Amino acid sequence: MEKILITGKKAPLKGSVKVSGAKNAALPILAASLLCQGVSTLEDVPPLQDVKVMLQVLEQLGATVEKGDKLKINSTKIKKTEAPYELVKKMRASFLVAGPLLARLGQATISLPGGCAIGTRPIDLHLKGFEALGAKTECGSGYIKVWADKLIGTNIYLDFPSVGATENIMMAATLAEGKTTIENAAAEPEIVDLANFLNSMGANIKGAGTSVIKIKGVNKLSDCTYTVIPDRIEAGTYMVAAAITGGDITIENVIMDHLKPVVAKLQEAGVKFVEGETNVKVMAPKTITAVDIKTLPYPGFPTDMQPQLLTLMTVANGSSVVTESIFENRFMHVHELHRMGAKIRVQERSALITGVERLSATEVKATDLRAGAAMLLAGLVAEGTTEVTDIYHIDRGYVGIVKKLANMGADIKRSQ
Ligand SMILES: CC(=O)N[C@H]1[C@@H](OP(=O)(O)OP(=O)(O)OC[C@H]2O[C@@H](n3ccc(=O)[nH]c3=O)[C@H](O)[C@@H]2O)O[C@H](CO)[C@@H](O)[C@@H]1O
Ligand SMILES: C=C(OP(=O)(O)O)C(=O)O
Repeated sequence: MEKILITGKKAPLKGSVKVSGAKNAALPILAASLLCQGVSTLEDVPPLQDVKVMLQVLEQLGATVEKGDKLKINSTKIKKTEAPYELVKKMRASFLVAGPLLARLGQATISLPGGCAIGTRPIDLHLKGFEALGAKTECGSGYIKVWADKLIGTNIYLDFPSVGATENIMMAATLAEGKTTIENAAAEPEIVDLANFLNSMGANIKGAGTSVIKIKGVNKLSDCTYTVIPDRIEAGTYMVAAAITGGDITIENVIMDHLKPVVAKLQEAGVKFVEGETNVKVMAPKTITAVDIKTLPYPGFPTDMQPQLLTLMTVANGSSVVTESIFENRFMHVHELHRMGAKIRVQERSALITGVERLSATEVKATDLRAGAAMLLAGLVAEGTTEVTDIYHIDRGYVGIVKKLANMGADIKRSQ
């Protein structure tokens, strides 16, 4: 099994790194391309394992995919409505094809995604939304079936601003009859990117990025060209890499507006930023100051940056409390960090961290995607060589992370 080896404490990171297109924007956009009676031409789709799986799902449903500098997806002739377990189990985001299939073909049969390391992650809010639009739903033998003769616009209030439910309902409503309003909608930048993509195909969506999204149904969506936004979580991860190594780096291809909660916390910890138009210079202080963090829906602090910031706090000056309020089990990285000498106590949804002077290298596991990124960050400052296993999790979400860190001076490599 492939692993990543990092020898820490070598030198502060220097130089620059370019952020790729956002995984969490690209995946719903790829699912939404099923709504297009024509060709969706996409730029900056990151070449990630998750994207590969989503493209397999689209092809399995009858879309044709042309890879190249730009990705072209032709969904004109899609006919199949079933997404099987072999693909859905590899990536929960494949459930996002449910809304587009329901709108386009009147039904979808999708394998239940199942739980994952960070939590049970139910899909009840997606289904409630489909039902409010007039669909019927049925669950059995590990599959969810949704179907409707016709979708009719309505008001939907989400009990929680779920990113996936907002996306699935928004996509289904684009072709519904009349007007749909989603209240308490998620406001993440990836929701805005999806709405912009849908509008570029001819949809009529207003309010994305706020808690109230209004969608006027249209008859048909057709050809478009669209560029995916840069990955804010990838950018945030490199900010922490600079901070934890005492580095000074420039991050290219960032939208700083999307990173406000992350930048605010890093500034509180002593990190300095100089913003350019599409880049940012990140300068670490001599000592990181401990700060408290609580994850929340956007514009709150993103849960996908929690493992990375928590890792930074393990070597900060002082004590901090990191509270995870989005996922019930997103502290798997804590067990691995313990093995590297971090002082962390988990109490229910909070981790109480006492900063230590040094971490020590050992073999650790990437228990999920961001936990894997956290292991690389810890490895950058641990004494000795850290071996990170189960790195397929990291490959789900970071394009060329080993090469990108090595280019900035990290002693890091992949090994069999
Ligand atoms: C592919 C993608 O974009 N993934 C992101 C998306 O995941 P995802 O869309 O799965 O996250 P949600 O916002 O839906 O989930 C947030 C919380 O709501 C709960 N919930 C969600 C749906 C539902 O029907 N019922 C329910 O109870 C979940 O269990 C979780 O506790 O947003 C998360 C929160 O920002 C990020 O961590 C993920 O990286
Ligand atoms: C949790 C994440 O992704 P997913 O929803 O695809 O599991 C993530 O990107 O950190």
